[in-house]
Amino acid sequence: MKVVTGEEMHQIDRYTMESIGLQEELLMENAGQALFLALEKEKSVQEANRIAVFIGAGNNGGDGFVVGRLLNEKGYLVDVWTIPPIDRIRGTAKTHANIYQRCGYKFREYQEEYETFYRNINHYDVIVDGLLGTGIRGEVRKPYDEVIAAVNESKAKVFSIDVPSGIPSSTENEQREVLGVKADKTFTLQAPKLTAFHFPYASFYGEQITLDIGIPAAAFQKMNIHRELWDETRVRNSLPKRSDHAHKGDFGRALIIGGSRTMPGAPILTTRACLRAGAGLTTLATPLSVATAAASQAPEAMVHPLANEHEQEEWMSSVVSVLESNRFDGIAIGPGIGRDQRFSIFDMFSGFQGPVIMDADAIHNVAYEKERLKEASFPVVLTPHPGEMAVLTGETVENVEQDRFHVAKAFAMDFGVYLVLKGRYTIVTAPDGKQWINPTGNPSLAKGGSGDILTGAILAFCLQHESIQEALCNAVYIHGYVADQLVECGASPMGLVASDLINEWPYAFR
Ligand SMILES: NC(=O)C1=CN([C@@H]2O[C@H](COP(=O)(O)OP(=O)(O)OC[C@H]3O[C@@H](n4cnc5c(N)ncnc54)[C@H](O)[C@@H]3O)[C@@H](O)[C@H]2O)[C@H](O)CC1
Ligand SMILES: [K+]
Repeated sequence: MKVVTGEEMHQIDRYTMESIGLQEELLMENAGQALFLALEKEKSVQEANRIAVFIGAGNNGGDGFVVGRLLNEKGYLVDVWTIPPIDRIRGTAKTHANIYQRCGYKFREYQEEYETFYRNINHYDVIVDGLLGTGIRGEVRKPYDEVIAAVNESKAKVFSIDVPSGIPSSTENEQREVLGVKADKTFTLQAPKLTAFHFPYASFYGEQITLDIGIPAAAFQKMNIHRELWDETRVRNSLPKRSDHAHKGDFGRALIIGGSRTMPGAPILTTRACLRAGAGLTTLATPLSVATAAASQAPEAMVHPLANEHEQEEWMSSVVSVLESNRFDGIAIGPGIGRDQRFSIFDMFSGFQGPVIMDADAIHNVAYEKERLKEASFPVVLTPHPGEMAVLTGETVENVEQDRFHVAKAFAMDFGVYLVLKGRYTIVTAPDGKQWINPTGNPSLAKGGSGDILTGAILAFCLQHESIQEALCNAVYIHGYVADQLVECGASPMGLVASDLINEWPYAFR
């Protein structure tokens, strides 16, 4: 499913109308019909004594008129309020306002009955928010600001049409105070909007449901949008199946390099996750101080002791000798190495051709020689959290967070790497700039160790998938999905620890 900005959606609408010939009146009717069917399934709507539909000046309000008409037709008690005077409503929204009236239904004007509006707002069980959609520009103006504040204070269940009113639909906004409807649920029309996956905006959306309003796939193809949601269907269609006569050699030889005296657990978690995620043979190369613990905690793995991490030259040559005396199909480097030492990944791995996943402290190291990413002999996957992304780009964490999609895309394209920018909605970016958004995960993942597990899963998946992009998207998806399953089965996000994810992993996508 493509994820669009408001501007992209407007272009798609325009193409649908002008080049395909599906008219806006029809799209608005489709939108209203789909919204009505979705609303009717809601318990709060079924049980509501009184429903309100709030309507703004644009087409988002036009959708509201169609919903208002259909709710009236089915006998719901509905108050339809227009925030601007009715003569300010124009175009297609006006057409549907006329249809609404010709069907014999009444609406009230906010400015005429200001006091009644504020008296009534606490008596509504459900509010349908058709105030502002993707056409919003700049800060929310009067009187929408007051109306939005009142909606947020009311006790009603709030269902937003397309976007929570006030929330922009692109991330390229000047930093401003965010004023928007806090929806319980947002029914997005045809395609999810970008800000639904970008904080602080994402928290206004509530639960997100996408409704088909009949915009043809051809209109999306025309626009060449390279930003998609990676959903469960995509995972099911791209997860490799194991044949009955499979052999461990079919699933790759994985090497994990990490660990130090103060961080012995990180590479062990990565190793265990790599095993759970299906790598054929997994080897951990780690300083001697960690190797003994690793052998007992990940008995399925092979362990190669490295030199002490504080003796940098020896440490690097011990890594090189592990590589020279064994064959590996992919490498993950970084978990638990520590920041004290400086090493060159490109010197150590020169000539290697399998995928190399660089995580955690390896990212801090590669930041010093990032130009060399451009000439790497192997495909590179970087898995930064926003702090590590800031180290890579030399920006502040705030700048990264303000524009995650652009920052990730620019870096992946400039340096020719795969980038997994972690966060509540992790973004996978390919070297050609295409992006996939991951919907799974919850706050239990905001904990030490969860990144180490993701790295292990990514490495294992890279060895089993044809495409690195699919491997990354599936590993990220399942990592979050497993955490979601644990919470759904009663675990508290506070109480879960990273190794719980490893234990639950085999039960996901059996
Ligand atoms: N996706 C589709 O194919 C369809 C979407 N539909 C709906 O149409 C809206 C977008 O409609 P548009 O008319 O472009 O804009 P809005 O309704 O969001 O609002 C524009 C309206 O608001 C005024 N305005 C702009 N900025 C502000 C502000 N900061 N403060 C106050 N008022 C503002 C502006 O003057 C306009 O009057 C989309 O979201 C869908 O809901 C179609 O119905 C069907 C096809
Ligand atoms: K809205």
